[in-house]
Amino acid sequence: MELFDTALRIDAPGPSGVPVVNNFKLIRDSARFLLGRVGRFEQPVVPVTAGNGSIVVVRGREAVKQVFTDTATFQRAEGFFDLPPGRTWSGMFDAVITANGAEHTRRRKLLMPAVHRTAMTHYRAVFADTFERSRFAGADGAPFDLTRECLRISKANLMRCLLGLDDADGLSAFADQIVTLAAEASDPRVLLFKRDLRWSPYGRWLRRVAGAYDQLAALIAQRRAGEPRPDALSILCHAVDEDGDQLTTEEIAGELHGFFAAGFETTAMTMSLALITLLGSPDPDAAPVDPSTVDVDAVVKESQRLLPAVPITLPRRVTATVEVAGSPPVPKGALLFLSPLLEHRNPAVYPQPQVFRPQRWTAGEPGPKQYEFIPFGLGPRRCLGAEFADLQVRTTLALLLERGLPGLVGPRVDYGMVNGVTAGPRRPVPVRPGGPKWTVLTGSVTRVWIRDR
Ligand code: HEM
Repeated sequence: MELFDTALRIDAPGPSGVPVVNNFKLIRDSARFLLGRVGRFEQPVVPVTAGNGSIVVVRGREAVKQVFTDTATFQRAEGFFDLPPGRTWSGMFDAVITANGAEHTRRRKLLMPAVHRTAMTHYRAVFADTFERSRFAGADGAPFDLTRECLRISKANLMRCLLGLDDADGLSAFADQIVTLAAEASDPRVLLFKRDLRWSPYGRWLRRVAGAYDQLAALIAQRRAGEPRPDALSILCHAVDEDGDQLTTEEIAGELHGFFAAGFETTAMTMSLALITLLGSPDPDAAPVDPSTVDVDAVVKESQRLLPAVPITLPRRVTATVEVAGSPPVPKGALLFLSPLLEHRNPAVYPQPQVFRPQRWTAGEPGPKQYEFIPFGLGPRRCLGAEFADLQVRTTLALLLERGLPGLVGPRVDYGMVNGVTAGPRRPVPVRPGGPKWTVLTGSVTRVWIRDR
């Protein structure tokens, strides 16, 4: 199945250019393309190239609501990560995140216990302990990269909460292997010559997929044989729904792989961007944040609004020609995206949208309506790890405020895509415990963010 079909038409204005070139620009550098090219068009459906129906971006509350709720017409796009059939590891890319229809509903139901409120008590204790082991808690005074530390924290929390393995066990390489499989799949050397040979990049990638599966399958066997434990893996191994349905070993391995791919960098970047918004501002006249008055929830929401870690959701395939919130017909087969980045900058919902103002989220302000704040998507496909990520970011930030915030050493912050779907700082952001309390930032972040004066 081809990714997009440039023969499709839609009678709607959009950016000028060659469809295939614009499409690749959107996929490779979504944040920049959305803000620079798509953002000026305000109708409900904006083709990525005027008149061309191969890729469209949906805008505005009504359109966003229609797409998020009508999962029959707007389905998760298929065919990105096809593995050869008939192997134990063939389902490593099959998960709730890629499934549609009844299979999607079934998987969500069986996965729910792993992210249920009752599981969060254990996760919260792990998040606090991981913070204690981080460089944010140990004050040796040496500078370190804020984003890299957030990545380490997020990885350790996934290993500990999802797999029940301790980062200190030296299993970090295993986590790296799991999280890089999806990124490697879109490497042109892997994509363009799909022959399973001993020396080919595709063949080598398949062996890494198989190796990761074998390790996960061994862990699953251990958890099935053991007493129930509080980690997500154990919860899934012992979960049975009211009809006696259970996830198989192959399915659990695919889901865990999906959780790592969906939850690792997204959470780390959200944490990192929330911290950066506390520590500095591109606006030299802004007032520094007073740590004693910080409302963690409001700061996290405001940084997710302004600098979302997922600027564009995963693509949907349009399964029948359809009008979206009164748009001209969107052709069957189109690839469709929603954009938290653009929705979060709608001036009718967020006055002065470029201004970082946590007070928007506190009592007395009207705030957004449903479908106007969508960092995790909404509806039947809302992020399954949203509560896990929210709790992790808030626990870590609250502890950091208690201990004392570090200071930014280098002022440059570039917000942009760090992989196919996640945005964050694109270069190291050095910080130091007890460093400067306030920094005026430079870099591309100055184009997307102003602090309230
Ligand atoms: C702050 C961190 C995170 C952000 C910003 C985020 C954002 C998102 C977004 C935008 C979607 C797509 C919604 C759509 O296309 O309709 C999504 C889906 C998903 N996320 Fe997250 N996510 C985060 C963390 C996590 C974590 C920690 C996990 C797992 C432990 C996770 C698991 C998933 C899954 C399984 C889906 C697919 C849900 C479905 O299709 O039914 N995410 N996430």
